[in-house]
Amino acid sequence: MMAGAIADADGRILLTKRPDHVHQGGLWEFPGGKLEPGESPEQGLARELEEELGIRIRGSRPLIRVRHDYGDRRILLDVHRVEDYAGEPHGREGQPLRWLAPEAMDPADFPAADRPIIHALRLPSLFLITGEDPADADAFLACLDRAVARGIRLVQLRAPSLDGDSYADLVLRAYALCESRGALLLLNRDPDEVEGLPRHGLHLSARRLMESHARPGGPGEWVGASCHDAAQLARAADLNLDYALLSPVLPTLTHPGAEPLGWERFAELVDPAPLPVYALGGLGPEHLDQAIARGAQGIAAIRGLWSMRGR
Ligand SMILES: Nc1nc2c([nH]c(=O)n2[C@H]2C[C@H](O)[C@@H](COP(=O)(O)OP(=O)(O)OP(=O)(O)O)O2)c(=O)[nH]1
Repeated sequence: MMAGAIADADGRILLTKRPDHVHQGGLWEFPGGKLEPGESPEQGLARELEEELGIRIRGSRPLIRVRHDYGDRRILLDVHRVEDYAGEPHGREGQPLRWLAPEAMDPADFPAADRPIIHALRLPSLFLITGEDPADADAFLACLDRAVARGIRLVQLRAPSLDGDSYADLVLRAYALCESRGALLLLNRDPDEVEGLPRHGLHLSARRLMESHARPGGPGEWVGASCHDAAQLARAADLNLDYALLSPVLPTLTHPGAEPLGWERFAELVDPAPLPVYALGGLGPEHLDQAIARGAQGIAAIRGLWSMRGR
């Protein structure tokens, strides 16, 4: 089943309403339909969007593939993001349309399978994990400021050597910086260690993930986890986390002993995972297209995004 997340220039996404009498009827959805025999995903999506909305798409890129079991039927939705198309979308089958920013989407208005799609739309494609230990907080924050000014919107604060007040001070300053620039700051420590500290969410280590039996964090917080294999990805999905990192894809300097997954294995592991997955390990922005083609939400990096100098 193909579906299109059709975006306008402001990043709002086109939604259509399912008729009341069909499966998941009365809910909003991402328009699309079934592939016909012999069609490529791109061809099938183009045909469906022409038939349903009267638009001709000129390009699309994979966003996320979601498998879902409704009990009475199982579906596989292959969702592509569409930004380049000709024509003004209109409901050729009489279906109501609306444009909505991903942040304004309420998952309760959509079929249950769509929850990870909404997360994939809200999350950016680049995920910065901060580098260099922040002993020199000013230099560290200047580097973070440059990254956010370059357009980074998702940041995991890594500061293993700090504790007590120096960690809390760094969090306060990094949060104020991210907040002022519209970026999300995630803290990668145990929830009880960061109680009371400002943040947009939590990032769990693989160990903490496997020890958790419920999703940590408060309402409205982003929660993701580091994963290295299928069991950890499955746990991240069971806990209803918002995203996962999967690593190491390529050899890395930070984990020289770890056996890299390679892109083929990465794609195999991501395929059944019902949540957005970032590729991590030896990657930089130059790997973004390759990661997306292998089913990733995008790439996460320390070195590849932190130490970029200039501008
Ligand atoms: N197009 C689309 N389908 C979705 C979304 N979320 C979701 O669960 N679905 C499910 C609902 C349906 O079971 C299936 C798509 O159904 P469809 O309308 O294209 O096909 P259909 O129900 O007419 O299928 P059928 O009666 O011909 O068997 O995928 C979504 O966001 N977009």
